[in-house]
Amino acid sequence: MTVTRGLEGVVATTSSISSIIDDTLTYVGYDIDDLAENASFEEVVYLLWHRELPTKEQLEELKKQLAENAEIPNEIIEHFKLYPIDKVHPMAALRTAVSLLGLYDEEADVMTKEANYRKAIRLQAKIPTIVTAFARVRKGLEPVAPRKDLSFAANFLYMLTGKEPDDIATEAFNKALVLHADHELNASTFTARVCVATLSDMYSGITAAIGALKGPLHGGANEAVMKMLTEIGTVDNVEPYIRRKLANKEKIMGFGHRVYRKGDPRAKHLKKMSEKLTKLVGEPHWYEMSTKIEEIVTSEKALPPNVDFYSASVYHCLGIDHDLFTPIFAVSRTSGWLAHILEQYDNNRLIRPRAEYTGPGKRAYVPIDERG
Ligand SMILES: CC(=O)SCCNC(=O)CCNC(=O)[C@H](O)C(C)(C)COP(=O)(O)OP(=O)(O)OC[C@H]1O[C@@H](n2cnc3c(N)ncnc32)[C@H](O)[C@@H]1OP(=O)(O)O
Ligand SMILES: O=C([O-])CC(=O)C(=O)O
Repeated sequence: MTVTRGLEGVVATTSSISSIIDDTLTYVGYDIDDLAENASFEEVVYLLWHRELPTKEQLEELKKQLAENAEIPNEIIEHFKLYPIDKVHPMAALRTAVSLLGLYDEEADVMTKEANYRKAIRLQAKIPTIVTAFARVRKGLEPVAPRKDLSFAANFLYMLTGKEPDDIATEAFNKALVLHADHELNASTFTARVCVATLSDMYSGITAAIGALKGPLHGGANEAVMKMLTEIGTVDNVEPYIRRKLANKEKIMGFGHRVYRKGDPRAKHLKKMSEKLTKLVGEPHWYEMSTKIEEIVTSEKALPPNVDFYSASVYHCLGIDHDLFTPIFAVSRTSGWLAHILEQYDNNRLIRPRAEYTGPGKRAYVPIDERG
């Protein structure tokens, strides 16, 4: 048996959804740079689920379906009110709420292609409502009902704040959603596929994926980046802070990647947005600190920033609470998880690798009274 730690380089499935080849990311053949500059998140959802960009009619139909399914059962909001609210991380609340949502879907265990597509729509539509409702309930505010006339990006910001966002905020948020939508066989997507490959249901797959995304080595890194920037506080503090961390062999959040070696192609878009938004809100130090960190980490460790690094200051400038950064990642990545779940169901085989055993050799059972 050959053990590949962390499954590095192991090709575990075929997929026609997204690819990373020579540090270039494409969704169904479209370069991420093109999509980031031009596409709406709804177009990307359609692309990931149908492997083609939508016509105007197809896009309108998807938007209509998402808008019509955005409301969540009141039981979920009542459930939030039972939590020790100031101690619950929004990713834990989201994980629980998606599992709970499955209890209210009569088709949860109906496994036809049509039923699975309807559930995909419902999950994509309701997850933003769950995230924003929790964000408000924990502050003692009423949830804001979704609006049918707003884009997916604008509606999220509207449900979060109760105010219609301006074009700059909507455009930035839409771009962030596009950039986070899918990423080949990352840890949370793999988790979703492993889960549904047992022929478990879609709610279980998405709940499992949320659990995997939550960790700071994966989606949780964006919140950790903001924590680091806040701790550093000033541009002058960057150098001693980062050098100390590197000397102690601590990881710098938002840097490094399992697949990209030369750099994450998504990072430059977020960097540009971070520069623009930090200036616009009068807090340029977040961008200045970030570029200084990048300078040191890339020269000392040759580790380029990943998607999580500049997204932190972008979301901060949009006025979003720091512990909502990873749930926002989940809002977007749900589209990719669902595409992969549907693809897994279409050509399923149980995913079950082996482990090389390293424990003790064969031995006889010792009755409890005879154990020393
Ligand atoms: C959306 C996403 O999930 S993007 C990734 C988000 N995660 C982060 O930003 C957390 C910080 N980064 C990391 O922990 C890693 O780079 C990962 C988890 C992303 C990739 O991990 P792996 O491919 O397993 O690399 P691994 O952790 O083995 O690191 C290899 C070497 O680079 C170092 N290294 C990797 N990332 C970092 C980092 N961010 N800061 C400092 N050193 C690092 C490791 O310490 C290790 O050094 P060593 O060989 O001297 O022991
Ligand atoms: O692909 C990965 O390992 C992590 C990542 O960048 C993502 O999920 O977007």
